[in-house]
Amino acid sequence: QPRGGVERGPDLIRAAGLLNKLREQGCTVKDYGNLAFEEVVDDEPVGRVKCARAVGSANKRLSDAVQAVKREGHTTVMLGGDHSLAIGSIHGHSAAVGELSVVWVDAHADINTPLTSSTGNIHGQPMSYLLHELQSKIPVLPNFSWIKPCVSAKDLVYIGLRDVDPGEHYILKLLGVKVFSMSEVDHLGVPRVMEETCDYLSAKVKKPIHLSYDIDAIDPSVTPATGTPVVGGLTYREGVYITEHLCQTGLLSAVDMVEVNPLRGRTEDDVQSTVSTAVDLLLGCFGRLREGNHSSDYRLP
Ligand SMILES: N/C(=N\O)NCCC[NH3+]
Ligand SMILES: [Mn+2]
Ligand SMILES: [Mn+2]
Repeated sequence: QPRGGVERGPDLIRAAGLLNKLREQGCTVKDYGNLAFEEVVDDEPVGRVKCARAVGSANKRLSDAVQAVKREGHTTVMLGGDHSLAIGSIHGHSAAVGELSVVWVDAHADINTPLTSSTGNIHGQPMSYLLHELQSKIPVLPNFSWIKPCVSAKDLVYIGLRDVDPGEHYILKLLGVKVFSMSEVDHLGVPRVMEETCDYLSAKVKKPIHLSYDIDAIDPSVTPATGTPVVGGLTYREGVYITEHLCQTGLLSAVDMVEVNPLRGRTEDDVQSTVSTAVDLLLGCFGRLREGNHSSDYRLP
């Protein structure tokens, strides 16, 4: 996406103490470090698609890295960076585990094809490259030939949508993708949304779940430091409830946390609120309970 600053997300989330907080709640944590992406010069738009060569190359490296970490038996956490990185994260996850379910928590659907996108920014398109059902709508792009579609529309659920382009809405209806927009969140409440999400995804075969969390799913009053904020988002509590519910399924196999951008915060408090919320969402994915936690070897003094 075009706004600088999102590349600082991983180090800000680390600096907020993610690793130690995960360890304190009993997780075994290995930090694989930041991926070094190759500089691409003259990355001219291909049609309307911007930065195709850089994004394609970066996601290939990310896909290989996620696949390797999954093969070591971990649940992967990918810190963005913008949501175009879900291409590599989901692709690498699927290369390691085969068929998977995707829970996409976001204000946006990020399912524009290169031909429906009005901006050409790939962070609004990642799902289109991954869905089997859309492959006839994807043109050839430099450094994208390695991508094999790996998600079926029936295995994808959206939560939090409130800013969907016409082309995306057409695709979602055409493919019958399960969507819990903010209207359904308001109508049903998040507990019922999560029950229906999990029942829907495990109706046939229980598959590993890939949670792709765009921080802008949360209301901008809580997480303002992001590139495309949209009013009317999830509360902090709703956002955390989603992660707690997915954690207790035991099926959570990979998590993305993307679009944290410190340069989009007007104040330091804006940035800290955004970053600490991202940390708390991730802690919820890995067993943090608001009732409290204690380690299995805890003994009263
Ligand atoms: N945050 C964004 N996607 O989740 N930005 C791109 C949206 C374009 N419709
Ligand atoms: Mn997104
Ligand atoms: Mn978004």
